[in-house]
Amino acid sequence: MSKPLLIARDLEVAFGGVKAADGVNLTINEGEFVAIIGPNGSGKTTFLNLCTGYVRPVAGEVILRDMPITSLPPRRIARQGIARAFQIPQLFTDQTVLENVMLAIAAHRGIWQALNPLDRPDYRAEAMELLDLLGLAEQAGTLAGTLPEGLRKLADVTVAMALQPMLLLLDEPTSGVSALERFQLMETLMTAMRSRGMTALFVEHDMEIVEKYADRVVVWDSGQVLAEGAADVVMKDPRVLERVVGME
Ligand SMILES: Nc1ncnc2c1ncn2[C@@H]1O[C@H](COP(=O)(O)OP(=O)(O)OP(=O)(O)O)[C@@H](O)[C@H]1O
Repeated sequence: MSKPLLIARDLEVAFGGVKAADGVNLTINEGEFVAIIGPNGSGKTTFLNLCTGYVRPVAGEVILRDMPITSLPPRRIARQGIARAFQIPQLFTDQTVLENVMLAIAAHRGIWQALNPLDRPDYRAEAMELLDLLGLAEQAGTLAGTLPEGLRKLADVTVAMALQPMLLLLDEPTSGVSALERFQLMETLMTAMRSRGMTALFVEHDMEIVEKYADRVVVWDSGQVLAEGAADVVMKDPRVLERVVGME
């Protein structure tokens, strides 16, 4: 059995009278691809925000590989090994895809050398290797702002992967992408993440995608984990069927 990578314990947070996390307990194991599903407003994004330091819980804790990260600022949490794509636009739209990845590599290294990071052949080689992995080598010279949605998402993931995270959080990886491209996008993402030994947690509304790609599904409802387990088991749970009706 693989080791726990992220442990959330008894997390609580409220906005006004709404409990967006109401005693959340969840463990993500190393190497897992875990999907979070649930109705709109059930607290899925809040959980990602709690894991990345953008929201502070009033109770409970988040532990990343034995290290409590609950009170750390987002930047420190990112350095500890959690990266996130999509919810927060990460791409500099007026720079090329390659430049975006090279800048992420430089940011991760945290050392501002005399040489401009965009002139560094080692960063360039590392960035091109990642772009190759995500099938974006041909777009290396394209301005990030001009990419179509599916490729923009892949570029966003490439930037997140340049930070060499242990855990990658993806907020609706296939939203805004055509039905035809969704599976292709997921195949590319999964292959790339696996080859780098990453663990991933993704919020997703498309149940076909969830069933095909998630090792485990966690169902959120009213700020709580309603059910978790293998997709085919969870999707037969009457409470889940009731709550999932009406989801996209
Ligand atoms: N920063 C905030 N300020 C006020 N209320 C918030 C804030 N963030 C979330 N909420 C509220 O907390 C609840 C949970 O929101 P959250 O965005 O986490 O749900 P979600 O499951 O991600 O929804 P969706 O599927 O629509 O993205 C909602 O009632 C939302 O309005």
